[in-house]
Amino acid sequence: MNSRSVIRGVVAQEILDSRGNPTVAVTVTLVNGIVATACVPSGASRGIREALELRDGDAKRYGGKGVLKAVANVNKIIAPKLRGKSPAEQREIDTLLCALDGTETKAKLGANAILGVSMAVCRAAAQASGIPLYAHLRRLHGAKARAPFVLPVPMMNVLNGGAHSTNNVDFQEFMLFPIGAPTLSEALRYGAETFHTLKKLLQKRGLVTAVGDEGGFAPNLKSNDEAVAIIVEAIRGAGYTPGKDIAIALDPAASEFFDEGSYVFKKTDGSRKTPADMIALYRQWVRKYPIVSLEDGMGEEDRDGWRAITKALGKKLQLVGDDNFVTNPKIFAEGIRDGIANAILIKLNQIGTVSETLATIALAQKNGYGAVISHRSGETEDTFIADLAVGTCAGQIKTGSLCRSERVAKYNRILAIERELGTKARFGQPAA
Ligand SMILES: O=C(O)[C@@H](CO)OP(=O)(O)O
Ligand SMILES: [Mg+2]
Repeated sequence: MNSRSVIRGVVAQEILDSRGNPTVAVTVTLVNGIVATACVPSGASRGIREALELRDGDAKRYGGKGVLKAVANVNKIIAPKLRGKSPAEQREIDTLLCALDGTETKAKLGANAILGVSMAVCRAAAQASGIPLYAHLRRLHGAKARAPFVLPVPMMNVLNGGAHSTNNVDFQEFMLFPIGAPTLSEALRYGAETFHTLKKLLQKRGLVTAVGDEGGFAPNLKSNDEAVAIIVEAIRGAGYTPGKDIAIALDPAASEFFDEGSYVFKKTDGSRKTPADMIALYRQWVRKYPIVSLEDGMGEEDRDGWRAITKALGKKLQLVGDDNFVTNPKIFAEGIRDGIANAILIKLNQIGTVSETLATIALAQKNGYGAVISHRSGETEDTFIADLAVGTCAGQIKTGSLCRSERVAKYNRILAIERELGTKARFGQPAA
């Protein structure tokens, strides 16, 4: 990279996310004319220890204009400090961003301000090097240049509940996980066909086929159990074998219904369950249904519950920690020491920089934990996570359903990478 590849300008602006809420987009311009933009997503079922984004709900602090504050922080505080720096120095830039903020949680400048800059810098560096973003991310991740890239197995969220919809289902995400598909494009075809079959099944039963935040159907059902049963039926109806071609991955997002030591099914029947009841329920479901991956089966504050579920089901199931690990290398390291879960969900905006995200993925890979690269429920057209999944060889990605463009954009990006890499990539398989 030469001196003409240094940063000339950094500009943020407010844009809309897929829920129609304001969010941050950042554009980095290099002296050589390269322009790179990144958009920041936002979650609804957030972990309490996530890095703090400045949102418009922060009425007290910013008169309800948190995103504009984040935008101003980029334009006035961050931009002058980055001028003249090489975007290739991702770690140095991310360290500077954290230092400029100065808080543990990125609360001062806002994790959304910082992440937008970090991602746009990364994209500009890839362009300046003349290589695809996934290849640049692989370099940053320190992976061997000659090892094949891994295209991730998609987790496709076809039925939404919890905080992502107004239906009566407590569990947040019911996902198709096509573990038997031979290629990425076939995996997406398996998912799309099952998604359409599911729609017909719901219609036949007189159930609503409107969708939730991540594009999965959001019907009112009799129980959480019924959601899994109908998906299994759809898999069969589409001509696939449940468990062999397509398995099921769940994200109950249990922190959302954890209340003073119990799990309360507020949306279905109001019943209260102890942590032991929850584990018994999952055990029963695993016997009955082809479930192979369970994310946030226990609440983030239920440390004992997490220990117990890992002991009870950790050998049979991929247990993914999301709210409890919040993509934070320090917090995750404690979890590893504690023997909690066997996989981690990776969300860039939970931690707020590309470098820290890569460090967390490296930690997972070093310790034999699975890593699932993930979208947020409030998304944009940005496809950074597709390249992140391929560049780090994470092997798994969850990015919603198949009928909302902000989700499909990520799948389409991986399809483009699949075509581009040909035999230089293999199709991943989950660790569990
Ligand atoms: O819980 C999750 O895993 C995510 C993404 O599916 O939801 P949110 O972005 O609302 O936290
Ligand atoms: Mg989750």
